[in-house]
Amino acid sequence: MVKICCIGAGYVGGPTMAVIALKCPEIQVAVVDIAAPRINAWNSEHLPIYEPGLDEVVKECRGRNLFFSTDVEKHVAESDIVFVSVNTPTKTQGLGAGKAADLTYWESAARMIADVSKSDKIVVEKSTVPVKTAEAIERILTHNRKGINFTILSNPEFLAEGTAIKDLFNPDRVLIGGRETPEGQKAIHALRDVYAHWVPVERILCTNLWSAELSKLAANAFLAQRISSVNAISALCEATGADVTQVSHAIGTDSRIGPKFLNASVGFGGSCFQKDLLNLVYICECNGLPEVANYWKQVIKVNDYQKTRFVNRVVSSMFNTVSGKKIAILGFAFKKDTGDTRETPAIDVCKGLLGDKAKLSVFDPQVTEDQIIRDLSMKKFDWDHPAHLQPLSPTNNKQVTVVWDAYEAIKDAHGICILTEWDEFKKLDYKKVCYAIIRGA
Ligand SMILES: NC(=O)C1=CN([C@@H]2O[C@H](COP(=O)(O)OP(=O)(O)OC[C@H]3O[C@@H](n4cnc5c(N)ncnc54)[C@H](O)[C@@H]3O)[C@@H](O)[C@H]2O)C=CC1
Ligand SMILES: O=C(O)[C@H]1O[C@H](OP(=O)(O)OP(=O)(O)OC[C@H]2O[C@@H](n3ccc(=O)[nH]c3=O)[C@H](O)[C@@H]2O)[C@H](O)[C@@H](O)[C@@H]1O
Repeated sequence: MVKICCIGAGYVGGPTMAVIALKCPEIQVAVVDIAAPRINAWNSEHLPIYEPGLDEVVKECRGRNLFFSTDVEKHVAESDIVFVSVNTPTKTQGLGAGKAADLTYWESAARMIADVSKSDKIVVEKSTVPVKTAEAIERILTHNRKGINFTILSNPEFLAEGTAIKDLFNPDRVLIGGRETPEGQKAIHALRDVYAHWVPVERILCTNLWSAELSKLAANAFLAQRISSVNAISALCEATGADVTQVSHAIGTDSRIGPKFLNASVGFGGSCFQKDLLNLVYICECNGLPEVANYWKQVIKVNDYQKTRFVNRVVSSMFNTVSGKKIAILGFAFKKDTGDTRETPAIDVCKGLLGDKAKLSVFDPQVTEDQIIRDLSMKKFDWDHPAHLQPLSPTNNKQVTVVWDAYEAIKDAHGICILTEWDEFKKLDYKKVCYAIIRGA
């Protein structure tokens, strides 16, 4: 029986391995993590992440051929294929701070694999990493080897949160990069055989290691660039009387442009777009390509501009001050159908309004009060580390109340900001709400 182990039981490791276990009943899959509360949650009725369809998949396989454990070393030692899906946050200190990827967690995972292994292994980069990371990882693995062969593959993940299970069941493509050597090709085939249980072979793309690593950063950069492009156009629409929804529909019907990812927004959020763009910028700079770096940097600048512009519009439309005014914040997650708040634009918008002394009443159907308060007090990039390394005891903010109902948030508010496109916000009785606001004003 083939044994797979995945280091990192997060948003990627958990759902990805659950789907592999579901589709490959003859493979044993262990998902391991240093964070005991996270593993306990994976083994409980309340999974640590909210993702439509995930509960059903986990319930079907858990205890059969899917296991969640903190016994990292045991499962790594026993496995044939080791996926590494740990955090790769933006560095906050030292060389490349604020841009480069911090590979501390990846490096410690690689050293541990080298230490505990007693048999040959395929080591798979699942985390998003800078191009050429495999070279460094190979050096760590082979330096420690005791006659053991490690073959490294890059298999970046393209799922989006909120649709993770759908994306994993029916991916546009699976990308596998490996060395162009007989061992590299053999490892590619072994991993391709796993995905071929449910993914048509023509959708499994095989490349060299560096192409696979770079394709992941490039794909996220292209997606983020589309959002910044439409958001830049939204500013021009507001200045001219054009309607950005009509403009994006009109341009999206051109089959060369396509309709997806053209929704104007408060800005993109989520754990990866900004991090991966910064990483790409840094790699360009390190390779002596400042013009290319500046091009991609602009995508982040427009995103920051959009968030600031949103706050400024709210404040200027309320007689240039929101001091002491109650603003309802509907939605805090970075997108609908997830409880994830990493780099959510809601944090910047709330901080901007709080800076102008607004009183905020926040409601999100999937985000807890504790998470919202933590997010509003956390420093940039602190969130992207294992839970036990994040700052504790957030200071409570008297200007912020978190409520469990949209109407409660809106009650007596001077204004409403819808920051996440949850379907339930479309069904609110806005006539009733606006009437109450006008009467209260
Ligand atoms: N969140 C997403 O939608 C996507 C994320 N990615 C990439 O996948 C990687 C993981 O992302 P997420 O799953 O969102 O992160 P996450 O923070 O949800 O999960 C990472 C897990 O790794 C664990 N961990 C860290 N170091 C460890 C070690 N040495 N041994 C055992 N466990 C360790 C942490 O405790 C944490 O539970 C990142 O590189 C990210 O860029 C790629 C595609 C999609
Ligand atoms: O590497 C990653 O982490 C993942 O990043 C994104 O997935 P995700 O961040 O989960 O969600 P998206 O649907 O891409 O949305 C990202 C942000 O862009 C915003 N967005 C998206 C689409 C759009 O038209 N407009 C827009 O503002 C969303 O509201 C959200 O804040 C990519 O879509 C995935 O392919 C990738 O695997």
